Amino acid sequence: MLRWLTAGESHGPELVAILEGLPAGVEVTTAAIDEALRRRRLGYGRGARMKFEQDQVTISGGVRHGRTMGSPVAVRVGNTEWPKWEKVMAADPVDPAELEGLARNAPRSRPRPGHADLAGMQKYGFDDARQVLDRASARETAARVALGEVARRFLKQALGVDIVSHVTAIGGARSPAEGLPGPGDLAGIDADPVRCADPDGSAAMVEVIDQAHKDGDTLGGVVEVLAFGLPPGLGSYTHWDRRLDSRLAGALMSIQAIKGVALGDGFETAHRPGSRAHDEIEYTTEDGVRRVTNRAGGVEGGMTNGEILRVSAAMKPISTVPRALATIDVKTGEAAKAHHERSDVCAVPAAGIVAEAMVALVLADAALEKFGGDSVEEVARNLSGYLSSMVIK
Ligand SMILES: Cc1cc2nc3c(=O)[nH]c(=O)nc-3n(C[C@H](O)[C@H](O)[C@H](O)COP(=O)(O)O)c2cc1C
Ligand SMILES: C=C(O[C@@H]1CC(C(=O)O)=C[C@@H](OP(=O)(O)O)[C@H]1O)C(=O)O
Repeated sequence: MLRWLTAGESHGPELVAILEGLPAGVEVTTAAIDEALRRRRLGYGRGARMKFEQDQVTISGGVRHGRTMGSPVAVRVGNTEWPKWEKVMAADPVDPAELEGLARNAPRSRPRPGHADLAGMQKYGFDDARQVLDRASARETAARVALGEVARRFLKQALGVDIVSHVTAIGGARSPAEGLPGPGDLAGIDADPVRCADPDGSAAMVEVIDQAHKDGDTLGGVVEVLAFGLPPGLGSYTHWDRRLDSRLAGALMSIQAIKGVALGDGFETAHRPGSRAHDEIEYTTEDGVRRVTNRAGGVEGGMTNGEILRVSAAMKPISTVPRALATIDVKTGEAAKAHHERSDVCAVPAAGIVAEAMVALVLADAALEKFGGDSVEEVARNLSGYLSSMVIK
């Protein structure tokens, strides 16, 4: 079983992440995690914070000379903006005189609709939304991406699996759906400003982001994650919490602002007759048993079926809307405009990178469940034994 945990606040000194249960021998370096975090900071429509804030990665456990040792992998992602927040977010008590007049420390009493502010204040009994938003913030996804990179490397080394993502919609702009992209089609995707595989779709997305920016508005959208090279049989139909589709959906839904998850054609399938909803089975001497289409997105009965895994996630628009939404001031109960300082107009491209990380963690867990092993070599050997002994293939 693979376990992962993160801790830390958006404006705290660092995020801390632990991944436990990974075999020995996974090749991972600080530079590799840096690169994964760089990809998460990209994307047209993100706010100023992404430009000036740097992630400072330290691998502080579980890795020696570039390889995991089987012990828990610990990663710290330091925040270069910490000196500006040191007093506001200090763990130890601060002399009130030092906080006097500090704008950053002003209590946030006008909760933003769509963010965790109000429900969090009600739940934990806070009168300052800072206590809520600093952990609810998607800054935390940097820690997930750091661990996701380790999981991705394990999957590549032990199983030969590749994970990619692309943006299929931002606001009303959509990428025309023309067949399933292969790994090669998405090779240069990070060079596109919105990580869209189609140039016309990308131009339309950039346009709607510019328009939203001008209008003082924000946008959401849809990302699709694909995993290539998965064997059949990860996950199981035997119990609800073993189903791979439910595990993927839970992991993706846990990303801040994700409101919908679909496997394959997802909701579209509900509107089709059975004759056009499923994937017929055929046999070819070249590929063996395979599906003629991949509407299911590579999962049937809660298990991978050997086709490309295809899962998408829908993100709601950023809730810190510049043309601020109506709320109340919790100090007085009177009508007010929600807090707004700075924020992203759209973070869908970044959400794609986070979604890749969550898919990598779920697949690594499912792969270890199926193939076990304390070293990468042992997992690869178990996979190869399974593949060669399969009766139907
Ligand atoms: C990568 C990423 C960046 C985000 N940036 C912002 C932002 O700048 N401002 C904001 O209000 N919300 C932002 N969000 C969304 C909030 O984190 C999210 O709306 C909030 O946590 C509540 O979401 P929930 O209802 O799904 O829990 C971002 C989300 C992600 C995934
Ligand atoms: C810092 C990150 O994202 C942040 C996520 C976020 C939110 O409310 O989720 C709000 C913004 O931060 P702030 O309110 O300080 O401007 C984003 O910049 C990050 O992704 O590294």
